[in-house]
Amino acid sequence: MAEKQAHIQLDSSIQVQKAILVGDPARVDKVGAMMDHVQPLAYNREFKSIKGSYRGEELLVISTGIGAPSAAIAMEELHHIGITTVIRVGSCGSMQKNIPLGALIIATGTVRDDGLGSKYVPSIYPAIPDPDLLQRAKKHYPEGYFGITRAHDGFYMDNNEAVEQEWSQYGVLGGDMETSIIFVLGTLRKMKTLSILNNVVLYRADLSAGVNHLVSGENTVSKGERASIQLALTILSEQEA
Ligand SMILES: O=P(O)(O)O[C@H]1O[C@H](CO)[C@@H](O)[C@H]1O
Ligand SMILES: O=c1cc[nH]c(=O)[nH]1
Repeated sequence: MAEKQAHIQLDSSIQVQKAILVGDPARVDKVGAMMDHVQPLAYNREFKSIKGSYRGEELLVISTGIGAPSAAIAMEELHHIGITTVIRVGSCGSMQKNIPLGALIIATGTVRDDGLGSKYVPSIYPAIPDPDLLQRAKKHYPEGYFGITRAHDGFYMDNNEAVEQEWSQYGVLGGDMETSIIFVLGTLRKMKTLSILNNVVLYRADLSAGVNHLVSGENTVSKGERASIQLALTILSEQEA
């Protein structure tokens, strides 16, 4: 029998090629609640996983925890066990005034403001999703906000407001902490990737309050979370995705 991967504690016997990646382990069960035939697989450190089906398609759902280092561990170990397509279903803070709470921001490319990615490839290497998955997202969710996002490492940095203001001026739509490394590793490891982000913080509003709304299941952001999960399930269960 194949050896289990050290962190995710899964091996290739799961026989699944497509995965939904979430940051928060609690979101794994929210995805599971929208699937059929759900089986728990593993829960080691921040990596909680289940397997289930959606419209007949077998899918893995796994949490990555917060930030690029743990998301990279998940990506590398998923690559080792044969995962070829990954959609991140995450939360983010908006960096444009017109984007409401619960809106979905879908990254067409990401500013690589994480530290780890530059240890893999030069910082001028692009972080981009798979064009086919992106096109499918546009087809199924035309009301989404499609554009550049920014991934960062420091949730509580003293200069966050100034830094976000600068990137906002350049047209960046929103920020999270994992999309850049997922895109870069997707390209390096030949995995298809997409990132769908539910907006939990209005631009220039209190960051912690926004994330607390998501944790407490407050209405608008919870609806956005469900919409993000639904979109990922729809794309992954389509033929050829
Ligand atoms: O809700 P998730 O998917 O964890 O995403 C966002 O939320 C966390 C910060 O609160 C970071 O992981 C960020 O990327
Ligand atoms: O503003 C935000 C909200 C959630 N996650 C982030 O990384 N930033």
